[in-house]
Amino acid sequence: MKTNSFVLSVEGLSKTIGKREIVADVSFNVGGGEIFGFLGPNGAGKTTTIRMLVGLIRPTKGRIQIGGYDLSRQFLKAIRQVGCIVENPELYPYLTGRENLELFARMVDEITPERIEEVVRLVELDHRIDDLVKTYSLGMRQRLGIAQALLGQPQLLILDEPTNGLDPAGIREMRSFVRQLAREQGISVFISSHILHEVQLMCDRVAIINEGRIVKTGRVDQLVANHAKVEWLVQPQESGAEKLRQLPYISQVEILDQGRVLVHMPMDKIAETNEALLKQQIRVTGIRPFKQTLEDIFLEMTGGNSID
Ligand SMILES: Nc1ncnc2c1ncn2[C@@H]1O[C@H](COP(=O)(O)OP(=O)(O)OP(=O)(O)O)[C@@H](O)[C@H]1O
Repeated sequence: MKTNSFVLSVEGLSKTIGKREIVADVSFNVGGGEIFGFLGPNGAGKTTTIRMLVGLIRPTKGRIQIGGYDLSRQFLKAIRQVGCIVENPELYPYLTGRENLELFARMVDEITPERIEEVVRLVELDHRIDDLVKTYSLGMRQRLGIAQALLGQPQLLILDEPTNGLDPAGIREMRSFVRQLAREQGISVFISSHILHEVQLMCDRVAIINEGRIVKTGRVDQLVANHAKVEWLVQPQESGAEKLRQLPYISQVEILDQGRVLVHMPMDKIAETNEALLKQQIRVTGIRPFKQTLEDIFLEMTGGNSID
């Protein structure tokens, strides 16, 4: 029986190996047609989570639902909703793109020749599909891998580091292709990546995982708007900084030279903050907001843990 409307729903997911909790109480939902980024530094638990999502390893605790089916109780129904590429796609270089797809289609039920044609068009490989895969660029191989993953008409596509090894043009191409899949086909995409600039451009929402735990989930645009840096020019500086420190939505107050105080705050609280300072007879002579990138926010959330 289907129980919820999210394409992917993860609740309290944990994995303990030996004595170590590698993934701890991870929860998030992915809606229809949504591109969801899963970000974390090295060793944060991304691959372990993805391996649980595709049924390669069993969770110690928690629940995974795909297309409304419980992965542990209705495994086949749930897993049929997923197409995935973990690491690099498995392809035969001495066969053509079409032969690779035909071979794979034989292993999956109910794949018609028309469906093969359809996915080839979707990944825009029509003109090269009868060439040997060994002559393909890495980007084309990735797209053929995605075509393979799409054969069974999944609702959810899971891509582990899909831009790994691609050059900047290949990365851009992959981004627009993934967006098109989500927009035109309504497919949900769960994507792990360490190229934060790309994730910021590609994903609707992200979860940031650090040391096995989710430290932040949210819409990319809101995360960026909520984590701005704003420089306030205030007089007197000390009492201005003190008042700023008291405001509940402000974090990391840093006193700079010449009356400048740098704080982390949501962009839409600037007017409210200004009023609060004026009420305390603190003169505000300048406000300079700086937008942070997803990468800045990521580094803040993960304590500067490296992502490469
Ligand atoms: N089978 C295992 N036995 C013991 N430790 C493991 C096992 N699998 C993973 N780990 C450890 O769990 C942690 C998380 O690993 P995981 O591969 O999920 O991280 P990741 O976020 O995918 O990192 P990366 O980006 O480097 O691939 C790492 O410290 C890893 O060494």
